[in-house]
Amino acid sequence: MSTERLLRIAVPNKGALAEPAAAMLRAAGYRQRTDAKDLTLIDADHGVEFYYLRPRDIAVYIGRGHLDVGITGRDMLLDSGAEAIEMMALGFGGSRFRFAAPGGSQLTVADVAGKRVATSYPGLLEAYLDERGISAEMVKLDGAVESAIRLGVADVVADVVDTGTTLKRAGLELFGDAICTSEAVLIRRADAELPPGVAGLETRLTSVLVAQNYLMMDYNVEQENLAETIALAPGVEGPTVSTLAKDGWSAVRVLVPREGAHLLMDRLYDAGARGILLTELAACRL
Ligand SMILES: Nc1ncnc2c1ncn2[C@@H]1O[C@H](COP(=O)(O)OP(=O)(O)OP(=O)(O)O)[C@@H](O)[C@H]1O
Ligand SMILES: O=P(O)(O)OC[C@H]1O[C@H](OP(=O)(O)OP(=O)(O)O)[C@H](O)[C@@H]1O
Ligand SMILES: [Mg+2]
Repeated sequence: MSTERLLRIAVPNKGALAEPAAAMLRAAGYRQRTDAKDLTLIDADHGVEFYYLRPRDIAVYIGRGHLDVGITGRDMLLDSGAEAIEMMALGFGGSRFRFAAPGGSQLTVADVAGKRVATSYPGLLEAYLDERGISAEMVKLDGAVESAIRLGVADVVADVVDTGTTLKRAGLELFGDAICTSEAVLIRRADAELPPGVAGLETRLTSVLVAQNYLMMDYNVEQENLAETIALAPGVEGPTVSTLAKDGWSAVRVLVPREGAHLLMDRLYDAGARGILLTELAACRL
């Protein structure tokens, strides 16, 4: 390891992002804590130190320059107002931040004016309402916001929605467009100079995303059909074409997007490809 200082990375300690964030870091080759009570963990081989913090607080630590980078939700980053920016989306912890009211209310966003709105994300909500010139009374709650209307503390809520199960259980219905479409993101301080180690982290995380979103495809094809099959599946940098031990045939290896891979197999077969194989990627560095 070099003598450069450790890169300080904030990771959610609890909640919806904690487990998938640790799993993604493990898939990227980093050590992760095995005891959920550990507050920090040093991975000296990779020159990084992990700090396990509440997802809501992570943007604050990053924005104030006490940690280098962190994983949190886009909605929490925007809500915090911290001087931190998104570096990359991480493909998990997807949710939408939405308005909801009792079933049958049929409200529009304009109807929120003058009402009591319960939320755990006052910064995000205020910015949205201000932009539209809507004035409402904010009722700030810590969680379980869906119960606020039944208990009489609010008229509408603005909250995180994933499957919609919690809203449905509370007898609420969505209205208006999504205030924010969120997922887990890697963030950094807006104007800070980051240690060189951060480039390695970005490369490793990108590689995990590629390994999740791409498959390796192998097929054999006769020379006269090669150009057509390559056009159908051009790969990232271009396919590897090798000679097959069969006269006039080539073996092709190419990365293909996971989405639509089976449809692509059908098209390649129609174009003359044979022995088409799809293989999961365990890891990669592009
Ligand atoms: N059910 C869910 N599915 C997907 N993402 C979610 C879900 N609930 C929350 N999130 C997202 O995860 C991030 C962190 O939310 P989380 O609920 O874990 O934090 P919290 O509300 O502060 O903590 P807790 O709920 O443990 O008190 C947010 O970006 C949020 O949008
Ligand atoms: O649409 P769903 O799939 O039902 O998920 C959305 C719910 O999940 C989160 O709750 P969480 O468990 O984090 O509790 P909290 O409200 O106390 O934060 C969020 O605040 C919603 O209540
Ligand atoms: Mg929550």
